[in-house]
Amino acid sequence: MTSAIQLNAINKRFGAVHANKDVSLDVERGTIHGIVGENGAGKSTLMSILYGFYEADSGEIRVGGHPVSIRSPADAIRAGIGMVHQHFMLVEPLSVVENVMLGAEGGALLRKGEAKVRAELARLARDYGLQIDVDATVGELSVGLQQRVEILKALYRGADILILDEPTAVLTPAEADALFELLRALKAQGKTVILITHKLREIMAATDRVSVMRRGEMVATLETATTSPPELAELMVGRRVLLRVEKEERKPGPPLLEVSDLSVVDARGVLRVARASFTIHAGEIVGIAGVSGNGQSELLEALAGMRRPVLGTIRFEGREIPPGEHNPHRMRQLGLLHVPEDRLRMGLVPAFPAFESAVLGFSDEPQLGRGPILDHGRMVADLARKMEQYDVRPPAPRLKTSKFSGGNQQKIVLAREIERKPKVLLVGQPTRGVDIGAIEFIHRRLVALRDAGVGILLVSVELDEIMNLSDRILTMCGGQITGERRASETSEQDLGLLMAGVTEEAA
Ligand SMILES: Nc1ncnc2c1ncn2[C@@H]1O[C@H](COP(=O)(O)OP(=O)(O)OP(=O)(O)O)[C@@H](O)[C@H]1O
Repeated sequence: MTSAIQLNAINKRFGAVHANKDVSLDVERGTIHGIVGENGAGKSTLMSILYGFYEADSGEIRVGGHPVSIRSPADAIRAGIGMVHQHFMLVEPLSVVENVMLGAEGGALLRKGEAKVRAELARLARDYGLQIDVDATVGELSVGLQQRVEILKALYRGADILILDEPTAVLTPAEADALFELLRALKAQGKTVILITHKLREIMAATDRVSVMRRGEMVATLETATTSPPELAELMVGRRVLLRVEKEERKPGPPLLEVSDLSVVDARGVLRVARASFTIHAGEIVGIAGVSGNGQSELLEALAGMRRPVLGTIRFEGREIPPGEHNPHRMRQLGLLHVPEDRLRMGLVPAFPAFESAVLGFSDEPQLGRGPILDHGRMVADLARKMEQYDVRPPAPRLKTSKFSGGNQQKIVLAREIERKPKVLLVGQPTRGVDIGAIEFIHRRLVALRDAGVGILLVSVELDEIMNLSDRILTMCGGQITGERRASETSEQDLGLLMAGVTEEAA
């Protein structure tokens, strides 16, 4: 086999954390190579070393068989390595062609090469079947197309090896399908792709080989065709993992949250939720299935008191919430807690130490100290307990929030909301970016809350998750609730039709 990339005995430490321990990896040219591992296993660190964001403490990188020194992304690009980031590095007001040129040519030469750049982009777009308007303004493109621009940018700079770190976390299922089609086209042209993902079905569907990391070490590299999701899960976590949630049928209790005719508009005045009516009872999980962007986020935010509805009523434990009480603080006091979908924008403050992020919204609670002075010792001890329970790594309450890996940040937000003993819990995308062992834990925790009588509203773009966890499922399309099903009596196809807006009458 011809190697595109060889990493030999890479080591990297961050203080006490040994993020990469003697890691070796061999990626064959012209293949799609998956990397999986628990949150904090060291995947992003390894890729950051390969792309020159971090320098390894020791170890060797070979590209095409030759040792190279990669000290910056510029070195990586020169060596033919491109990276597609989870948070895109594009300049939104500029066009596609301007974004591609930016940084690729010297400032003053920017205009000079435009015709050449256009011709080259047209060729790349043709070769890989990339349909993209090079004059479009990047900020106006969908997330899926912006990701395409990132890929185009890397190819334009001569990338033979593309690194994608959780590329589908931000995509709709249709956009994800289109991405995998593109990756296959790249492979057919001899490009090499390194794909980090937590979704084992993507590994099974798209990769040739898969490497597993656990606690900073590389524990296995397997041919995808000869492995299976349970085997990968066990290698990642070091024990068997239940890929399905076990839960018993339960009879729901009295209604807790009754929503009628709720309509919500966004900041631009566009109607995002149109006359939604439903009830959540004690001891049941109600899932909302829908392609993202169909009003689910706005619905959650309105119920959490973060958006004022323009129409409709919300009753909590039989009492109508008057407009004056419709705010996040009051809703939390009543026992309605919320795990927001976008943890970095709404759930945490990256620059705060974790123990401060872990009390956001609850800092007036008496156990955290008296009066305006918060008791740091108690906050730290409280978070240390939760970190142990939720297996947050590293279990360091004083570490800055931004220094935790994505999945571990998610666990901190979940622990904060779930452990406050809610009556009703609103959860958006609870397992986005979270590894398989943590998904099992979070699902069990949600089912345990249900069994203890909590009413749960679950919004997720993962249909498996909705079908696995929910007792009842509502579908949303274009801001409307288009159907309701018992989870035991529906299928993906059935839900797919309702999610696409095919209503009962039409079906
Ligand atoms: N800049 C940093 N400073 C301190 N610690 C860091 C830094 N970057 C990463 N770490 C630590 O290194 C370890 C590996 O993190 P890394 O982001 O590589 O994990 P990952 O496998 O990509 O996880 P996830 O799947 O959650 O994204 C973690 O314990 C993390 O907290």
